[in-house]
Parts: sequence; C-alpha cells; structure tokens
Amino acid sequence: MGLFDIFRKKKNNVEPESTTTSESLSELQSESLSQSNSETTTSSALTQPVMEQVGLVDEHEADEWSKALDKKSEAIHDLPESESESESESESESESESESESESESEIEVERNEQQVYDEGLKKSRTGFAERFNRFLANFRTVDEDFFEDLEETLVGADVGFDMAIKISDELREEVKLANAKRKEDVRDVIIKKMVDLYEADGVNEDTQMHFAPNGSTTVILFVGVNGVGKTTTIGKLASKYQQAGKSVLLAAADTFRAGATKQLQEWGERANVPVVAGKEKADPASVVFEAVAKARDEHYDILFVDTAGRLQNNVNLMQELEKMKRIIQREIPDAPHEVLLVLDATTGQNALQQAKLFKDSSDVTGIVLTKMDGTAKGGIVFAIRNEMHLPVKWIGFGEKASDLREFKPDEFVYGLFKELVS
Ligand SMILES: Nc1nc2c(ncn2[C@@H]2O[C@H](COP(=O)(O)OP(=O)(O)OP(=O)(O)O)[C@@H](O)[C@H]2O)c(=O)[nH]1
Repeated sequence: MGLFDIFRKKKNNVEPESTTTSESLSELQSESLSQSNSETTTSSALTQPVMEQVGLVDEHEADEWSKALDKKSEAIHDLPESESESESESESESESESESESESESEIEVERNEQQVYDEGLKKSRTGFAERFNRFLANFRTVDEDFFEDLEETLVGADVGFDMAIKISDELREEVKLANAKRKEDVRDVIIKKMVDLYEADGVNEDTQMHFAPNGSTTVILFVGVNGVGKTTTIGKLASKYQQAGKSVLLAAADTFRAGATKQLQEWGERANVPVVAGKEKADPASVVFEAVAKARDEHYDILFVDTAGRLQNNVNLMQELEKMKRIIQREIPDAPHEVLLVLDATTGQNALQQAKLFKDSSDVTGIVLTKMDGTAKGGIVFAIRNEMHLPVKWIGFGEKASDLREFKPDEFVYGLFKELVS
C-alpha cells in the first residue's frame, strides 16, 4: 500500500473526532488485526506498510532500541496479555473475544495518540498549507500555463523547495487526470497525491533508523548545527527518552564557546538524571570530547551524546574543529561516531536547506533532526530535505518539552500536514 493510500485510509477511518462510535471502532479493529498478522514489532499498524516499502523492517539491530523507546505502547500491549495469562482455560469464548477487542482498541489508542501529537505539532503548517492552497485554488479557472506558474509559486512559498516545485509541476503537465479535472477539489486531490507520491518515491532507499554500536559497546552520537537550532534541547530530550528506556546515557558538553551552553546541558542532565562531562569555559572542545569518550568506553555507557558549538557555515575553523572531534572519537572507538545528526530549525525554511548542504559537504552527516516544527507555517521543508538532500529526517521536534521529540514517521507527517486538504 502506498503512502497516499494510507493517507486516504486514515482520512476515511481514523479521524479522531469521527471514530467514536462502536461501529467505526470495530471496522478499525478488524483492519488493525488483519494487518498485525504480518506485523513484526512496530507500535503502529498503519506505519508498517511504509516501513516495509522503505526496507526498514528487516533492520533488526535497531529494532530493539526502537522497541525500548516506545514504552507507553509496550505497556498498553502488555496489559491484555498478562491478563490472559492469568485466566483459566475454561473461560468462555465471549470473554476472550471481548478481551481481544479491548486489546485492539488499545492498539488503536496508541496509534491515535501518536497521530495526535503529529496533528497538534503540525497545526500551524497544516493551516498555512491549506491557506496557500485555497488561495491558489480560488484563482483556478482552467489548467493552463498560468495555472502551473501559480502552482509553482504556491509550492515554493510553502517551502517544498524550487526543485521539488518544478518536478511536481512538470509531472502534473503529463497527467491526463489533471487536464480533465473540472472541480477545484479534483485539482487539489491530484496535486496532493502527486506530492505524496514523489515524496514516497524519493525516500525508497532512505535509512531512517538510528544506528547503534554492535554487541552492547558504547554508541557515540555527535550533534552538529548552527547556533540556536536546538542541539542542546534535542540532546536533553533524547537523554530522557533513552534513560527512561533503560539505557545508560552520558552527555558531553563540547560547546565551550557559548557562555551558558554547558549549564544548559547540565540542567537537562539533571532533569534526565544522566551525568555530563564538561570542561572549563573556553576550554578546547576536543579535550572535553576526549574525556567523555574515554569515560563512556571505560565505564561501559550505552550511549554518549556529544553537544557541539553552533558553527557558522562560513567559518572554516569551526568546521575543522568538528573534524578534529571526530578524529578523537575514532581514535578511542574506531567505528564511532555511529551517527552524526544535523539539527535544523524548520522555521528557517530554505536557509535550513542551505545549512544542510554545507554540513553534508563538510561532515559525514547521517541524519537530520528537524526542530521547531510546531513554530512553522511551512511544513514543506520536509519535502525539500528529502528531495534535494537525500538525508533522512530521523527525529522531529514539536515543542520545548522532553516528550515533544518524536521519531520521524512519514505517514503520520503526511497525514498531519494534508488531512484537511484532501476530500
Ligand atoms: N518551539 C520549539 N522550540 C524548540 C524546539 N527545540 C528547541 N527549541 C528551543 O530553541 C531554543 C534554542 O535551543 P538550543 O537547544 O539552545 O539550541 P542550540 O542549537 O543548542 O544553540 P547553541 O548552543 O547556541 O548552538 C531554545 O529556546 C529551545 O527551547 C522545538 O522543537 N520547538
């Protein structure tokens, strides 16, 4: 099933406000149950087909970590099972039927909760997108050259990126369906479907999994990005998540440039109950990294998160320093860093894309954390990143609280962004 089909299915069946009747719930249960037969471990039944398509479900190594993270989901999944264990064999069929019903109701609840986080976090973008599209459609008379020009302008304005806008408009020129579309709603549906299809096609070989060190040795994750994008906050959020999932976490405050950066990380460390290795103000960041890596390795920490200074893309010295940090990490743990996550602020739009290009060229970025998604009215940046950068978005930030960081899930994202735009 394609991403757009998943979208449609959700639109018709899983709208939170409209699925409170027992009738619609039981429809969902049977869907959810039939999908879960082929399911492995994902907490989201509707996410599975997308994961299969992008080749994620075979990645068992990272699966264990992902499972540990989704504690809430596990707790809900566990409950009916342990209840059924304690039941005697002579229990009536109707009792076990109602139990399996309540189990799938719980599964649906988990699915909806995750979707709700996306829905809330994407509210601004969804409204912004809808406004742009409705303005564009209000001018719709016929599918001619002006129509395509307006469409490109609308898409660029929504931050999907120039390349993606041209690609969408070029492909739509070939669409017989669009040429025959008379109603505004049909035109809108064809455009959104094209966007979702192109987005999905661009992501076929994308690796959105987090990578960890093999055999329980220390995983090192380096965070890079310009000033103020949310590196320290993201590290704090991830430290909480993994700590709560039972992993031992260590933080390295290698941002020794900005006064207050170390203190900020230490505060997150206290909140998450994880230690922080810090140096003196203006100390050589590499020395902090060295000390932290040695400690993490010798004391067998599961994960070390390294916070780095906000580096300016035109500052060669700072880029060189990042390289130096990597060399030091590699000297102590040869296969590290296991991830270099570039943090980008979604509210900066195309500027974020420029940053991504520069960082990708000068450091081995393995994935993106897109922060402040709650604060932008132009969610299209996600399309531009995939289309132009071919870098996977691994995490998405919807706010300042620890629980506002989520694993990036394309189907939840697409649905949260477009759900009011497709009939
Ligand atoms: N609304 C919102 N704010 C966020 C999010 N992530 C981070 N922030 C805020 O962004 C601001 C900057 O975050 P920091 O974590 O200090 O950024 P940084 O990249 O470490 O900055 P430097 O240390 O200067 O390089 C803080 O006020 C955070 O609370 C998010 O997902 N949503």
